[in-house]
Amino acid sequence: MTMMQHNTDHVLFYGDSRNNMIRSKKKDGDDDDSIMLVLVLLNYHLPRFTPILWDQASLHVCADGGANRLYDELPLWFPDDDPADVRQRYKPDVIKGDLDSIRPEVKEYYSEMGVKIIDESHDQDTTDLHKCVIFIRDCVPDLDKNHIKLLVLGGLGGRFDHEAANINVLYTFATVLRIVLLSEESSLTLLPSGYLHEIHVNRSFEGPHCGLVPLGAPSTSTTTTGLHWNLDDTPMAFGSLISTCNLLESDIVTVRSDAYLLWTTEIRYEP
Ligand SMILES: Nc1ncnc2c1ncn2[C@@H]1O[C@H](COP(=O)(O)OP(=O)(O)OP(=O)(O)O)[C@@H](O)[C@H]1O
Ligand SMILES: Cc1ncc(C[n+]2csc(CCO)c2C)c(N)n1
Repeated sequence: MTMMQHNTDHVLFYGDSRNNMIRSKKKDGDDDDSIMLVLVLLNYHLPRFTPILWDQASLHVCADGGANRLYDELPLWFPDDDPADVRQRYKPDVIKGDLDSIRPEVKEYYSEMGVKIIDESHDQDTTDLHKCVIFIRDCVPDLDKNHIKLLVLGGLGGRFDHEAANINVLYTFATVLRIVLLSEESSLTLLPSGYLHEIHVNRSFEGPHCGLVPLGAPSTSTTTTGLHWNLDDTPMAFGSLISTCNLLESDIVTVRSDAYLLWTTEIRYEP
């Protein structure tokens, strides 16, 4: 099997000396500006760092009821500002889904602001997140897809069937788009097999805890560097070993496996 270097440098980091902002980490030699962040907001708790990521993202998409979260929660974080001003500052580009959860007044509000609203109520077989990812995939030229990082806010915690569906989206698009599910406590992404993954972490923001969990099938061989408990051609499977409660020991973690692996890091956000 050919081992390719795959861009999994999706991880957030902050504490950048220039601006102390959460930023997306570039790969050495990459042009930082060439990474385009896309945010998808779900209908679950938005992390407190949402406004920071918002300012760095080029495209902001609400999955159906995610628009209610934006409408309701953002003004609460800026109590000195007029809610209308906050909603103008944090105006989504697109709202997409089956639109059974967005409240009528929220839909009307954003519609009057000129937000594109896409009704896919005819499709009851895919989730609102899936619908949003299809929209993003289809509006980005193939050549640019490697430079996109899709951050899903509110993607972890909450109802387990939603979490499972979100992980299924990671799986479905694993080789097409880099997607990271985020909550205030964790990040989660999927590392497809057949690549040497070089993951840049920022330990001022991520860790110390992290984990690697096979998804879809057991791994007969996984090898890592940069962790406290590294794997060395080690099998992993539910029912025997999976790597949870591991610890980051380096700013760069490498992973090579014959199976798809979920990669998760703890997130520590101190406003
Ligand atoms: N309680 C929850 N916990 C975790 N994620 C959620 C929860 N509710 C919604 N989401 C996420 O936000 C997205 C949009 O939410 P929305 O409420 O519009 O979905 P929905 O399809 O109407 O959900 P439901 O299954 O409740 O009818 C969902 O597709 C899911 O990814
Ligand atoms: C086998 C099967 N299980 C569940 C659903 C229901 N479902 C899955 S995604 C979705 C849309 C949610 O916005 C709904 C209703 C289905 N269609 N097929």
